[in-house]
Amino acid sequence: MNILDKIVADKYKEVDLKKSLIPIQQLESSVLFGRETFSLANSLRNSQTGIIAEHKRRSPSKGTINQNTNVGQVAKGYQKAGVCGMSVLTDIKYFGGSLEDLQLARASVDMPLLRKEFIIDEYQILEAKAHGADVILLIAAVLSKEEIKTFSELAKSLNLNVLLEVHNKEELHKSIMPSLDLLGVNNRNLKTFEVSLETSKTLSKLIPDDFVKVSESGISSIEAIKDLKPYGYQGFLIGENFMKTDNPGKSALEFIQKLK
Ligand SMILES: O=P(O)(O)OC[C@@H](O)[C@@H](O)c1c[nH]c2ccccc12
Repeated sequence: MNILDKIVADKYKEVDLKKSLIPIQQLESSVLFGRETFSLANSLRNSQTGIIAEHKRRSPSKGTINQNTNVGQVAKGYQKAGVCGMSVLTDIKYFGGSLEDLQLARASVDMPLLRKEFIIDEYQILEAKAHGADVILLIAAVLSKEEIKTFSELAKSLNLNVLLEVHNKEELHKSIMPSLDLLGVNNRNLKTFEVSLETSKTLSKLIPDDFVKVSESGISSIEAIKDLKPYGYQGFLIGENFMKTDNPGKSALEFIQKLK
């Protein structure tokens, strides 16, 4: 079994347990559930830099990245740096994140927040809204076309943006549908962890212009962004490059200043 299959198998169990502990009505009655959301797609369309900065403590491919983070402070630092939005990992087992991280980020900043999660059930979309998310991630590699449709339509009905992530042509072809806002190309193969920015370049011409294009993973230099922009990318998702430093917000600020 590859790592992605393992993560997803664990996720099904986790969601089953959560459903039995916290009923949907409870999520829907949370204070945050009724809040007005921010649009990441709009924020990226209006930006010169397009940086989405991530909070990530560890990952299956890199091990520990940063154990001493205060997610509220990181969020404030990212906002001050001028990022377009923040991605918050909420998977506990493989990435050391939580829904509490998302909620703490929400309490600290007014900018679009993405729930970075392996979503395999509608329940997780309600959870995302109830904990302050503005955007959900859907990973084409682990979902059927029907699931992508149902999940994205539910998200839209809750005023959440949808970022659909692909890694190859087949995933892209099965996913293109009007209920998506942003199309992300993951430069990292989640099954083998291989990273190549070429993935973004090759797939860019197959993505229709009505979606905001986001290049994800393995971006660690200004040159990489300058290289990807001509391919139509308006968003750049950066995690490790900021998180591996003592002050992710400061790293993001310096990065964005150089980019301008
Ligand atoms: O740390 P990086 O290489 O800058 O990557 C960030 C982000 O793209 C990556 O964390 C990611 C992209 N898609 C995912 C899906 C699940 C978990 C994590 C991810």
